[in-house]
Amino acid sequence: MQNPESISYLTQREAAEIDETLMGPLGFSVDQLMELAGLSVAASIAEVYKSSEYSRVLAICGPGNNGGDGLVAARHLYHFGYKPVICYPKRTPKPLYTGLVTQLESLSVPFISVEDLPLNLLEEFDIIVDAIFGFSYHGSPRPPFDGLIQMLISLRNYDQTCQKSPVIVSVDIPSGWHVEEGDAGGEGIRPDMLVSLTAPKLCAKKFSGPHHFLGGRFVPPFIAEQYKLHLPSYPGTSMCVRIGKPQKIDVSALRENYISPEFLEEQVDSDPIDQFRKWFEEAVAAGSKEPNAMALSTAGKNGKPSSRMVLLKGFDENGFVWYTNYESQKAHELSENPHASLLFYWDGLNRQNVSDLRRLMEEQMRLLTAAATAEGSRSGAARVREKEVGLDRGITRDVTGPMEEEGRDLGELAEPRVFREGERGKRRVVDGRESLVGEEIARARVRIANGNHSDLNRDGRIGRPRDGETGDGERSFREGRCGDFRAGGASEDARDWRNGRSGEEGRGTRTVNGGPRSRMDGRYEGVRLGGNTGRENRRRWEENEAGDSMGFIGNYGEPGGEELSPVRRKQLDYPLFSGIDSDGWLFMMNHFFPSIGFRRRRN
Ligand SMILES: NC(=O)C1=CN([C@@H]2O[C@H](COP(=O)(O)OP(=O)(O)OC[C@H]3O[C@@H](n4cnc5c(N)ncnc54)[C@H](OP(=O)(O)O)[C@@H]3O)[C@@H](O)[C@H]2O)[C@@H](O)CC1
Ligand SMILES: [K+]
Repeated sequence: MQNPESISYLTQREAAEIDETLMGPLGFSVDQLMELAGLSVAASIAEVYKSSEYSRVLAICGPGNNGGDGLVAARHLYHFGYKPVICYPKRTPKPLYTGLVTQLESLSVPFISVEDLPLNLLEEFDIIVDAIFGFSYHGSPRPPFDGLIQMLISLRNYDQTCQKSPVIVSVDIPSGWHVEEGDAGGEGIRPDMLVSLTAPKLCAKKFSGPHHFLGGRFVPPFIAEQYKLHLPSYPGTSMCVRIGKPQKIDVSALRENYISPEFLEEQVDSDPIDQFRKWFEEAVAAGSKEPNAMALSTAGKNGKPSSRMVLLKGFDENGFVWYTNYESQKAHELSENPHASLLFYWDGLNRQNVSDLRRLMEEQMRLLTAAATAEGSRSGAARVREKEVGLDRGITRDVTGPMEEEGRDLGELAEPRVFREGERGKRRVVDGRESLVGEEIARARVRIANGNHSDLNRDGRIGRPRDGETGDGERSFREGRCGDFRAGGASEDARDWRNGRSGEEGRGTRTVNGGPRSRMDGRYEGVRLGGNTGRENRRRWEENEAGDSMGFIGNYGEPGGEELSPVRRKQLDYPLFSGIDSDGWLFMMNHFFPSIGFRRRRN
């Protein structure tokens, strides 16, 4: 996004000169530039008008290079998944153009004469690419282009009658507009998108449609310097860049039209796990990003739901497996209320899958803790969990001690299952679009996953922060419940954890000696406190003796407490937690996304 005021606009003469310089002394060929120009037109279109909704494209191509750009753009659009049709009434008999035509014909892209254009363009096309005239246009349009331009002009009348009309995308210049003066009489076409090529021409200043892009990413510094061009920089490897402000987004209007194959109740596998397996495999095959990412919803005894994105680590007929740690919010809530829900969202497939779960209680939790601390754990995952669980030896000894006495091999616990499905009957498989099965669950979940159902306004407030709060995570901190606090095994607080007194409302505040207060301030990504071992620990910590794994040290917290200085960031690349230490207080961020809640500063 760039301020249009600061961007250079070319006169007709400058545009022609640049063209000549590029193709003369700078060694470009017209084919090359046209290919890049057409590609950037197609890329701009694809950026704004998704092929799922705007697939039917009519490209109207004029007699010059602008028309050539249109032919190239149509070919790229075809490869992007659109269905182009070409109207190219005045063909240029040069090899470049005949080649472009042959390429399109080989893709079975239809060519249509002016006479055969459908009378009702509104119903036939979603996008019209105006590639009739570019910067060499002059005078007034001659047939048959006069009629074609009139046809485009008439489309805007339909706009006024609120009928859906195709969007018009103009290549370089809105055809019929004066290259410098623009639509002087105010009666020309009114494109929805303009893709300026190389640099915008003066007429583009008069463009008032919602989408102005720049394409033609080939301007060498020599040209930019000679013409004192101020052009927006292209992001990353993109072939196009937006000029000016993006359209104001009406969030409530954001909605995809789901077009999915029919999915009926009788098609659902009688075994929900088998159904899940099928869908999961399809999600993987479809290239879904992180198909094993799932929202895990739990609620503690206070009944307040909380959701986190977690990763599925396995599943079989016994249920679904994921990893958490002994003192996570999830673990606390599940210990208070065994009901949980999983939600997978597979975009692309228009599918989601929800499951109601009950966890297997204590035993699994204990195994996890034991496994994670077992000497000689065999898997890397277990080693990670060793950190997740922390080195709270006071707790783990309680578990591993008796197991060792029984002669059980702790190494066997390296791949513990944390929670398991308990009540198969409660799982439901639903289609993201229709939710024919398990309807009552689907309704609740679909709203959250798709965010576009009409009840959202009513129910979408679940989990949304109250006024003045920046996110779920932060609110939880305010309640002293979120975040994972670790106590040294010998500490008073560790005893509290063991005795089950932790996790109560407000408990966190006391436990971490003011840590949550820092987070309530919204100023820190994490807090690590010397805590229970007092001054000595703090001193060591400040001097980096006791590990330096934390990103920031917050306000020490207690009234009159001191502000500690930041320590080195060492382990922040760990996605799941910010720090860990062998003998002090630890705070870990719960997961990667929830951290949004408290990364943001609050004013
Ligand atoms: N770096 C660059 O510069 C790049 C430029 N590129 C592209 O090239 C475009 C400029 O192409 P261009 O010069 O071929 O001219 P363009 O506007 O397509 O049309 C000329 C034709 O229209 C005709 N015509 C004119 N007026 C008319 C009228 N009133 N009524 C009827 N016909 C009329 C004229 O006929 P004539 O009047 O000469 O008889 C001639 O046949 C530029 O806008 C961009 O899209 C990119 O491909 C690559 C990078
Ligand atoms: K044009």
